[in-house]
Amino acid sequence: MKSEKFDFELLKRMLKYLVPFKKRLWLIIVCFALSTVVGFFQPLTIRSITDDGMAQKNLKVIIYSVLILLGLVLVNQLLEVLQAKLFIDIHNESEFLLSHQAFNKLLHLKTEYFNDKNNSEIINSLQMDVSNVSAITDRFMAVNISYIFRVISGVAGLIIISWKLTIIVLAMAPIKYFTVLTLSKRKGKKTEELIENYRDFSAWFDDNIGGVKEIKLWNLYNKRYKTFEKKQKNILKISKESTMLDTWNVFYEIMLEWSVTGLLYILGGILIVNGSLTIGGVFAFLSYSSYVTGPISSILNIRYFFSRIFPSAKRFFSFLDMEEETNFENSIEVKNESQNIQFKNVSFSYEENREVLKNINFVFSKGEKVAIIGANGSGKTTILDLLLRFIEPSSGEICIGDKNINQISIAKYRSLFSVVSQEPYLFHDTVLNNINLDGNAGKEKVEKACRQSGASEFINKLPKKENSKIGKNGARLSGGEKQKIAVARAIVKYSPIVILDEATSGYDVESDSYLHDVILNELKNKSVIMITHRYDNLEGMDKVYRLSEGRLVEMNKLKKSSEKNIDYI
Ligand SMILES: Nc1ncnc2c1ncn2[C@@H]1O[C@H](COP(=O)(O)OP(=O)(O)OP(=O)(O)O)[C@@H](O)[C@H]1O
Repeated sequence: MKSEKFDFELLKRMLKYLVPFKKRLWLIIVCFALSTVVGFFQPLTIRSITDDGMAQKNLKVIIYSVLILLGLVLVNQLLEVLQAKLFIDIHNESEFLLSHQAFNKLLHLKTEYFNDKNNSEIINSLQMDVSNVSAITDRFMAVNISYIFRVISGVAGLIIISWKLTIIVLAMAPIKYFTVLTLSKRKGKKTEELIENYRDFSAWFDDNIGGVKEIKLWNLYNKRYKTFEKKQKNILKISKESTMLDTWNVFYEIMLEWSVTGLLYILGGILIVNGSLTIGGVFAFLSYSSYVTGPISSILNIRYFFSRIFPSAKRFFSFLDMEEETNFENSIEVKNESQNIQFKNVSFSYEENREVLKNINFVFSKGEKVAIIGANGSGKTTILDLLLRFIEPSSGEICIGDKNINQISIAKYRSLFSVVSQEPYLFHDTVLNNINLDGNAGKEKVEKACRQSGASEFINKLPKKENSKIGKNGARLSGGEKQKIAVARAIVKYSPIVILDEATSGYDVESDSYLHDVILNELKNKSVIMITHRYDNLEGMDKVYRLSEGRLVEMNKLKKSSEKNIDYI
């Protein structure tokens, strides 16, 4: 948001969220209009009680007018209840709509979005933004809509009684406008600072939870506490400054309203003295003026209100505008028979001037078992991420059959792969639900996958067997056990292409060799790409590629060209 200018584009985009609630909003507006009409008669009834009842000592008029007044108040309050109910529903539904949109977006974003953000940072930012953007449908906005009607009826009432006094009441508007303008600019800046500091704090806090073992082992308590203190104090300082702006806004508002009221008393007194107005007239005027002064302040405060929510709205909408993984429309389905995958002159860099992969050419034929080896950081996982469409080549293309993989529906394309990544994620759920992720596999299939992955042995020793909860990301399991669950999960999916990215690095020697036999014999119809640092795992592979200096070279060819004693891994 440009702090100097009111961002109408942003406002327009926020207002679009009101479209689904059009009918109910009209109903609310009708309620406001009705309650304004009802409210219009209240001061006149009070005038009648004072001038025709009390001044004339006419009890009948007093009782009659009081009953009318109570009737008016009752109708007004019932209208209020109806409006409140409608507004609560609209507010809740719009908040749900925004959260749903945010969650859906999050799942479809490119994976690079998650590279430099941690979970708390994302959750806190989205929660804050959704709550701020949905404030457009909260009561403050409702009340302000009603105030527009009030001001109109109030000004009408004022003019009927005294147009001279009306000018004084209306003169407050420009003064209020300038104070709101000044304070809104400052509020906008403070809010931007605050949400940035909250984001930073959440990210830092999450990092501490993730690294709690390191903090204990390195005795980092004091160091971390000092940073905590610094960050928290900064947030509290900005928060205080921001709240103080609210307080000053109210201060100026009240001072202005009372100055106008004071002036009205003096001028009203003068008008009574020279006989131009009755006492009842002055009180009715004061009632009408409260219909005008307060609401004018509130309407002008809308600008202040938006300065608080615009920074969040801006962040939220730029999140919604982020590029998603793929366009699901106009996608071609992949044919089962054409599963030869070809890398054609594929290069890739994460950062400018640092090419990780250079002009990679390779064909991965259906049913082949291929191993990719190479030093740490040589780009093996990057090749798999390209293959799985988590990232896209900087140049060149990857084809399946004769189609560029980007042309194919991403869901259909990914259904071709069973993947065990280097660091598989396990959900905070039971063993069974982690293996049978989509719940589609039968009991027998799951049991077989557990046997093949080598997971059955430890699962049978768990207190509730496959129904045991495994903790956050499998915290209650050993590294090797986690990997066995991930391998079982991949086998259950039973896709035509199996990808194993250092899938067995935590396996003991016996389990590893058992799984290797399963891969070669039981998965013999499947295509397998294996990334490994273990020499033994290369046995039985149809091809072995080595990745070095960003280039992929087939090892068999190297051997043929009489390069002996190659240090494979
Ligand atoms: N998101 C990223 N942003 C920037 N650089 C990255 C990113 N991910 C990986 N890299 C860099 O790209 C290079 C290749 O990483 P990659 O994970 O593909 O290597 P690898 O061969 O799988 O390594 P390892 O054997 O250690 O698993 C490394 O130098 C790494 O630092």
